[in-house]
Amino acid sequence: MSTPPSEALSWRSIADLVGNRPDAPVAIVGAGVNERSLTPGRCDLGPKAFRAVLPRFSTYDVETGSELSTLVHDAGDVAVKALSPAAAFQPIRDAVAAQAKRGLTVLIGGSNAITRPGVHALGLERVGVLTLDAHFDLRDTDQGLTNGNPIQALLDDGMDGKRISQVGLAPFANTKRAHDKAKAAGISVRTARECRQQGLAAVVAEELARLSALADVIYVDFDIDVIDRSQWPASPGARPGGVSAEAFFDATRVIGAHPKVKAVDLTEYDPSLEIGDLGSLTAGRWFCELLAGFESR
Ligand SMILES: N=CN[C@@H](CCC(=O)O)C(=O)O
Repeated sequence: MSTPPSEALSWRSIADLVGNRPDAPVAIVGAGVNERSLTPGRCDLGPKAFRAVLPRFSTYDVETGSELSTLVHDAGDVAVKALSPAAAFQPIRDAVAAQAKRGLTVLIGGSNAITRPGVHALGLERVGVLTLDAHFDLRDTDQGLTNGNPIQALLDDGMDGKRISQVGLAPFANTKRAHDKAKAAGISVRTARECRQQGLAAVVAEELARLSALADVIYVDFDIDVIDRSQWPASPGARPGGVSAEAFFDATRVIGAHPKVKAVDLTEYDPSLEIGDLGSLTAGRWFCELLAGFESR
């Protein structure tokens, strides 16, 4: 019987699951779109910071007694440096579509502008979209694509608003015009207060059930500025009064477990706003929760 390796100075980490693994059921794709963000920043650094933190997570969940073993193919980064959201659309859509055989594709941004191409990769006619986001992202598109209008752009593309659920919307961080647009389009709107009172995981489960009845597959946009700014300083749009990191992790596990969730993204992570590794450790834990949910399918 072979002796297991010593854990004195290292451990089996989430990074050990990730690599060039063509047959893995899960893939990650980096897409550091950064141009034309309403608040200029460095979301382009997100994919690199995300990968760098993975060795700090063991594969063991002490709360459930489960050991993660799902292998993850790292498909690398899409070359979007200095590209506008409009120019980055096709390469990102194609990179996500190229992973169609996987059970789950994880797009690591990058600004929220990556959500539109990610959704298109699953097929606009058959997809449902769930956003965890403090913002509607329904800003007008007359000045071109930005990180503030991917949902408006999807409506412009012809997506049926009834197949969109938006969870975690923050007061005084959106306009009446955007709210009216959401209502007119038939989008299901759930505020941050509802999420705190009912539990984010419960709200997300309700919305997944709703979308599931309307769509063949589901795309989830984790705009991480939905988390309260005291726990998540690493997005320009994060505000006090958001959801807790703990609730975000619980909801992520529910999403990872849903059989119709085929692709997700992590957006608005700007490592240049990092305080004490809080951002990278939150993003890394998010990925652990996603894998834990996926393994329970
Ligand atoms: N997805 C983010 N939307 C925010 C913009 C955040 C920023 O760059 O300041 C919004 O529309 O307000």
